[in-house]
Amino acid sequence: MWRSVARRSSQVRRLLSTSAPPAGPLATVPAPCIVQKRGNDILNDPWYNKDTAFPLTERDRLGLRGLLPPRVMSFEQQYERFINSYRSLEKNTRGEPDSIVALAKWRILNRLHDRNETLYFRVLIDNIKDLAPVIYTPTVGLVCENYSGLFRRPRGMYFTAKDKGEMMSMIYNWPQEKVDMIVVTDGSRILGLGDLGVQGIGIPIGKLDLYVAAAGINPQKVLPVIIDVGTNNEKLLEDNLYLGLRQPRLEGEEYMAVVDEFMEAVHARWPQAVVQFEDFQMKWAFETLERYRNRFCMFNDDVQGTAGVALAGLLGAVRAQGRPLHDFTSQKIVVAGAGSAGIGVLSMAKQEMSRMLAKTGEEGHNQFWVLDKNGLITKDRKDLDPAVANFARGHGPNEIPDLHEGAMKESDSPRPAIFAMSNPTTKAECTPEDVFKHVGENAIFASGSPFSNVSLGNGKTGYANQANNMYLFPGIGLGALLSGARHISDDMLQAGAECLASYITDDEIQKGILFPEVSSIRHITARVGAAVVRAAVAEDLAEGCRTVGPKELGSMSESQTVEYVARNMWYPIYSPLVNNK
Ligand SMILES: NC(=O)C1=CN([C@@H]2O[C@H](COP(=O)(O)OP(=O)(O)OC[C@H]3O[C@@H](n4cnc5c(N)ncnc54)[C@H](O)[C@@H]3O)[C@@H](O)[C@H]2O)C=CC1
Ligand SMILES: CC(=O)C(=O)O
Ligand SMILES: [Mg+2]
Repeated sequence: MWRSVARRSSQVRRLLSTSAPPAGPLATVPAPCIVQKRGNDILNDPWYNKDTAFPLTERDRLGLRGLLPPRVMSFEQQYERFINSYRSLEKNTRGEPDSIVALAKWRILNRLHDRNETLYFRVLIDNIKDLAPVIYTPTVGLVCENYSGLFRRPRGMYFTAKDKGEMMSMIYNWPQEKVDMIVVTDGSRILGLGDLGVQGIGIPIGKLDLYVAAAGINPQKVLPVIIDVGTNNEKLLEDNLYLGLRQPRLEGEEYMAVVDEFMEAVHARWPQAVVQFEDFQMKWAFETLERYRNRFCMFNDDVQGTAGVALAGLLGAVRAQGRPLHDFTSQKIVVAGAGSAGIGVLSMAKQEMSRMLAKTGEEGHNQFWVLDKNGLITKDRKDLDPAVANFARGHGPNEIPDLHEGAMKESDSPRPAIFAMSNPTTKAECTPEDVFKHVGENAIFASGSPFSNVSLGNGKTGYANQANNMYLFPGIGLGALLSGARHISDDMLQAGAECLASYITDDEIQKGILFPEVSSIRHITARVGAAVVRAAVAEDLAEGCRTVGPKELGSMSESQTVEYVARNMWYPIYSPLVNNK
């Protein structure tokens, strides 16, 4: 591909860098790109457009002469110009309500995304810590809530209940020949905001922006998808501006038939693509995962990505307590929320405990208490979802069906960990201030959306970690893609989570830091991706990717696998355009 980066190990470090200026011969002399378009068609294509940075020779070659102002700017000048306008916007909106500021920032970024993808993704990669909250949680929640009003131009694909029987041909309407990564939602549980119908497409768009920024997936090869089967959100159904199907959600077999058809259409056109299910309400999250996970290369981010991040955080909390990792098997875990995320976390924690206990031959106890909106889940409850029933408390030995007597009484944890993982910020269970005040300075805190650290006085800091599946899903998807895995196994997910857990040093852990800085997300993703590739190879699931076969993958050392993953990450640079029309 024209902007793909060549295979030189000296480049790898730079490719993972989030802030270094362009360097090295391959960055300055990129391979030319053959373009089938001319003139305005090029300026209107965000993939090829360089705005004022088209050199004069290219303007001649591509029929652009006279279509742009005469001054030729460098990429660096364009970059600086954009950053300056972004900073001015921040200055000019100071004091305005948070939602106004957040949407203004999202708009300016979205306009750049629509116009010039190279500049957009470079800005995003270099400033990921500042900009992730704008393109992802919390602002993406606000964008989804207001999507119909904010809509200016489509992005991604919209499959609906009315498209039954048509999807196999519709899929060919997507203009790109190759798609590597698809994020799909049915809009039924968008963050903690509930059913937002078609407006949920903002989530796949935000997740795929992170795939490009963190995993270096080529933006031409990503596809955000909404499957619109209606909505049960009365407010949206009554809203004249609402852009989705104005009908109640399909249920049962009718629903499943639509999703089946979509999956088959995707598989027919792009059999190697990885499909990430995102923000499906719980019943469909689990059902689709079970239905598709051995047939397609897919995973559910809310169930599996979230679980891996939470597990990495929980293992970090054990280290912070100064205990050996094996002590995880005796930790008590209380989960508030018996949904796809909460049950996903518990399932993975249980699996990890079983692995640890199997090594020593010890017997495990039920260490889990789970609550939903009606209180503690016990075996006395009627109509429990089977996934939840696995964690219901009974009356047998070690089964204390009481939260305070069982989980909380005489807790002697030197460092209790509180993870307020709900999104967006407005839905967080508590703030870091609450935790350090009420639980104590030794508490360990993590949240789904970003919070600022808390000053505890005496120069001490209470760390507000971000426990978000963004630390894992890009590496899971990238690792699955580059291994050519037939499907995504528990071992591949486990490997990704363990890799994330091992990223933090003992010094950081002691301070209460559980996750690396968001600014190092490309580094993290390369390593997580490599761990996932190696796990796929170990399980004999890897069929190889492009010219790299399973044998070659199997012969790579750990560091060679990281290098392999890193050099396959796309990095935004302008390439010379050569016309072929
Ligand atoms: N930090 C992260 O990476 C992730 C965060 N999340 C967030 O987690 C939250 C839950 O997601 P899902 O489990 O997929 O949702 P879900 O809709 O499947 O489940 C929500 C659960 O919370 C329970 N609940 C509601 N109010 C409650 C209350 N006051 N006390 C106790 N339980 C209560 C409900 O009964 C239900 O069991 C959402 O806000 C979502 O944005 C989800 C995935 C990843
Ligand atoms: C982070 C995420 O996936 C969620 O809140 O649903
Ligand atoms: Mg989600």
